[in-house]
Formats: sequence, structure tokens, C-alpha cells
Amino acid sequence: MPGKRDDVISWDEFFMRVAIAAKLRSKDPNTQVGACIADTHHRILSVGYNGTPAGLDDDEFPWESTGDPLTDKHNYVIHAEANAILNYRGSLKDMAGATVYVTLFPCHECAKTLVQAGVGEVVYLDDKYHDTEDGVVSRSILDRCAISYRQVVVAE
Ligand SMILES: O=c1[nH]c(=O)n([C@H]2C[C@H](O)[C@@H](COP(=O)(O)O)O2)cc1CO
Ligand SMILES: [Zn+2]
Repeated sequence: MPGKRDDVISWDEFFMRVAIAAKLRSKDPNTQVGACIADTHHRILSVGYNGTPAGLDDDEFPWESTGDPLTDKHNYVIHAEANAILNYRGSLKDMAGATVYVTLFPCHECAKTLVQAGVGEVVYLDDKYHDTEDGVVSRSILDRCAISYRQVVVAE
């Protein structure tokens, strides 16, 4: 077709770029994560990033891995994938078979939450915790629940 642009970005790249944009909102100094959930019709359902619960001021938050349960950031932060699910204001039925684009491979808590939300596929960018125990458990959950996952390469 004359005049038509052919070099448009793919759906994968588009949704991952949305996830990358979301992670730019994260105040975590060590790891920023973004997630974008797209349904089977290529419609964006929701977006999220890792942050503190509403009411807990993320500017005042210490954002440290102290090892002390009461102050350690890991016990307070809501993960990007969980926030993306919680940010959705429609029916969870819409998430059936949806694809989650996430800039970091989901932890085991997010893996099981995504499964239970009805998500059908996980597409991820970074996998820096692949060799940790959590990474092994996370893949075990996704494998046993027959949720496929694949890595994409998108420039950040
Ligand atoms: O799936 C995930 N989703 C997600 O939002 N996160 C967040 C939680 C923390 O704010 C941060 C991890 O911090 P750290 O790399 O310092 O342990 O990333 C972490 C993971 C995977 O570990
Ligand atoms: Zn998680």
C-alpha cells in the first residue's frame, strides 16, 4: 500500500515500553519494576509499578533492605504485577488469558497471584534473580500451572 509505514513496533515492544514507562515512577533506589497487562485483543487493561501502599508516603519511606522485618522495604512494597492487578477497575473475568508484560521476572508471590487472576502468559525483560531460590519456585509455579513465559529484548 503506498505511503503505509511498515516499520511500526510490535505489540510485544509496545506493551513492554509501557511497562518500562511505568517503572520510571518507582521510588525504589535499587530495583524499579513496571508491569502492563494486555488482554487477548491487544487492549491494555492495567499498569503498575513497585511502590508503597496508598497512605504510606513513598517520599518518607526509607527504601532500605535492613533485614529487620519492621523496617525492611520488602515487607512493605507492593510489587508491580500485584499493583497492575489491583489497579484494574473492571471485572477480573477480563484478565482471562491476558499477557503480563513485566520488566523483571515475577517473584513466586506474584507468579501465583498472576495465575489466580487468570493471566495466560508472562513476558519479561530482565531476569536478574533467575538463579535464586525464589526464581526456581516462581518457575515451578508457572510451569505447574501451565502459564507460559518468554523473554523479550527491548531497549530501555
Ligand atoms: O516480581 C517482582 N516485582 C517487583 O515489583 N519487585 C520489586 C520489589 C522491590 O521493590 C524490588 C526488589 O528490590 P531488591 O532488588 O532490592 O530486592 O522490586 C520485585 C520482583 C521480583 O523480585
Ligand atoms: Zn513479586
